[in-house]
Amino acid sequence: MTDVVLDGVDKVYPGGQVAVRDVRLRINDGELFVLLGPSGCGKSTILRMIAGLEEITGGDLWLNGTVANDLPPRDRNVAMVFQEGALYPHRTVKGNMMFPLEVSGDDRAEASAKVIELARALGINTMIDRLPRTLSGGQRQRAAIGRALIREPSLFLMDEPLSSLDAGLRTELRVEIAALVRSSRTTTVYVTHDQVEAMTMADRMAVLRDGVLEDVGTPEQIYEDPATVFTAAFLSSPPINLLQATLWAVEGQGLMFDLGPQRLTLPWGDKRASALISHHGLPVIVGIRPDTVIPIAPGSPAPSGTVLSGQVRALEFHGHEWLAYAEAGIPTVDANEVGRPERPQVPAAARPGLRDRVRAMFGRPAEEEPVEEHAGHHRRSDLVFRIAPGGRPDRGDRVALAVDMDRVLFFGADGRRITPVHR
Ligand SMILES: Nc1ncnc2c1ncn2[C@@H]1O[C@H](COP(=O)(O)OP(=O)(O)OP(=O)(O)O)[C@@H](O)[C@H]1O
Repeated sequence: MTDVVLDGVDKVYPGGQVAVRDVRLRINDGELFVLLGPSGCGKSTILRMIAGLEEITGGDLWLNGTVANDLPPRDRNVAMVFQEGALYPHRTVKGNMMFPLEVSGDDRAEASAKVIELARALGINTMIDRLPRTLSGGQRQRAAIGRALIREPSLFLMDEPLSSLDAGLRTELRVEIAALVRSSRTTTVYVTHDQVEAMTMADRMAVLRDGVLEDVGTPEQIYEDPATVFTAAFLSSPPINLLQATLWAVEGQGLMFDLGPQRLTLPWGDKRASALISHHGLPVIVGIRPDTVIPIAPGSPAPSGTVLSGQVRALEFHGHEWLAYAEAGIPTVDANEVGRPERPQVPAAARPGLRDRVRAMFGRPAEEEPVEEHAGHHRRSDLVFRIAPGGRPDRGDRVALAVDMDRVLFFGADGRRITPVHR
């Protein structure tokens, strides 16, 4: 059992590639902690630094209250499982799982009993005499997990262990892995780019982008109360609507979000008003998840300032629900671009500078300028919403959409939440 603290950890690779910047994290004893982020955000680098496989170029790593930057990997009592859990091909499943115990000179009979017990927990007890090549991908991964866990490490590190498996197996195995590591009370750091895996498995999780921590919290905290636009968008499926607005405090009315051709209003009595007022006259981003907008029957009453309208452009069937895309004439924001330092590898001529992009992003489009071509990078301008059962509109229909203002998220132009984030 162990706790892990990253105190301002940086990683700059020898070629100058900055992979991790000033990461501050505490992973508690016995916790199943997930590092989530898109490809290249530095997840594996962090995991490898914790394992001692990668040098830490700045800051400190603490393991169980001791600085461990220079502790050799063998002295960290860490076990690691990779995407393709490498097994010894000429050893059976049992032979593979026995190996770490043989190396440490454990009693053979006791080791064998332990292997059989763990194999049972992993659902591979009927195949322990088989060679890895005769197993399916999922079975091989179970065996690799068994081999890693058999010597009861203090810290269990998993780098996308399910990513090579098909969707059904991934679902099955993630439930089992979560149950297994929880019952063993082994502190586990689990890397994935899959938001569903992260949300369903984690006790707590961190979202990373470009080597920087965007958010840390329980899955529920991060979903309901995201710290940044990037986090809100990364965890939203179907995608969150991110609308560009200018915020105006209007006497007698409240806080008015000017969305170009449309408006939303929050009354002064709303508990978020005192934080939002600091952005009077400034560009803001209004985040509306598809399940917080509900189509309303034409002519039905709705409180003013809480309704958007649009014309349905496309309908999508997702099995358990229908989604609709409506053209609403509202400029939208690409979460990947907001709050991101300029990426040097992209030729300057190919994209506008950060200031130009921010200005373009929040400048009101000229009347004749089509919104989707605005600012030089892709910008969808459709409002995405869920369709309530029974009331499906047709393509081309005009729809009025009631917005549940209590669940709308407000971000500044830098992508950070304006209202306080609770952790
Ligand atoms: N050995 C290396 N030398 C130089 N740069 C590296 C090295 N390993 C990784 N990087 C770079 O560091 C950054 C972070 O890589 P890392 O593998 O940690 O990301 P990741 O989030 O785990 O991505 P993925 O999900 O694709 O594995 C990337 O830009 C990557 O190209």
